[in-house]
Amino acid sequence: MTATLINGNALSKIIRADVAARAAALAQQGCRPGLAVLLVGDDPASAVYVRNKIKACEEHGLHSSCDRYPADLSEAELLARIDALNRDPAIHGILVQLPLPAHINSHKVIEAIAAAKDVDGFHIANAGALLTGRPSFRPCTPYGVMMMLQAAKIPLSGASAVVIGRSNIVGKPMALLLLEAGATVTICHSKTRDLASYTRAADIVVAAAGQRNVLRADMVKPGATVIDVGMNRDETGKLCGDVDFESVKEVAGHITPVPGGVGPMTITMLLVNTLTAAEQAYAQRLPSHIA
Ligand SMILES: Nc1nc2c(c(=O)[nH]1)N[C@@H](CN(C=O)c1ccc(C(=O)N[C@@H](CCC(=O)O)C(=O)O)cc1)CN2
Ligand SMILES: [Mg+2]
Repeated sequence: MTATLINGNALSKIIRADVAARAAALAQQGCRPGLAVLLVGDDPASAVYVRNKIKACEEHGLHSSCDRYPADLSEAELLARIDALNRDPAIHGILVQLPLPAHINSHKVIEAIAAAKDVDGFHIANAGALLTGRPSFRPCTPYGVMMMLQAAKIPLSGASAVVIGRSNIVGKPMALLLLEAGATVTICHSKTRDLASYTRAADIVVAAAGQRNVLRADMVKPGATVIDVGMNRDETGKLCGDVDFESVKEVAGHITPVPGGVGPMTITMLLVNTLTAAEQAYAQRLPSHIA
């Protein structure tokens, strides 16, 4: 292996220690940060992620609540619950686990969350703030990737970056964050012709396509930084990313593993966003500062 591993578990530990200290300081002033998580349906992977989010809150001094609903919950019932949480002073962050069942309009649900409590950073107000370079809650996965690049001291200003994937929760915000940091950014996706011609020229490749082996060794510039956001299963059921790790690690300069790379950072940045929401509410003495 020639590439240096960027370890999301190790970096998470450092950031989470800071979260715990900030949460304790805020709690001492009478404001315990609170996160509400809403899970609809019985997708096993979503259940694991939600459980890990609640556990992370418990371990770092954040209050949390979790509502689990059957897959046939109506959109109106979900919206009513969000409305109640928007007005709940003990709750600073609200998160609806995605994906939602097909009969629920996820855009409508996300827009129903108060932007000040949208710790996923998916609300159109937060997405628009990111687009226009104003402070906002940054979506947790791309925010986590930025922290990993910073921790590994990867130069971003003037770098050529390729993001593979154009989803609202990873690809698009990832591209905007890299652009904000001064990179020259190309977004590639399932309709891109000759993907390798883009990735071979890139200093940084972020793979978020949801497809195994989308990036192979012959598609990577020697020494490039490769970030794997993918979460797939191989033919034996083992968790793997979008990157052919075994071959790419021999060419790249830095690489993230799956598991133990970007995944844990997603939950870490959720804690950071929730704490920030609580600190902002407390600073503005909104009714929601009362724990
Ligand atoms: N409301 C949201 N829904 C979804 C988000 C999100 O940020 N907000 N992101 C993904 C899923 N996700 C968090 O919700 C998530 C995915 C993966 C991990 C993680 O820690 N992965 C581990 C492996 C876990 C395993 O063994 O299965 C790793 O990579 O090491 C955390 C969070 C979609 N939905
Ligand atoms: Mg895509």
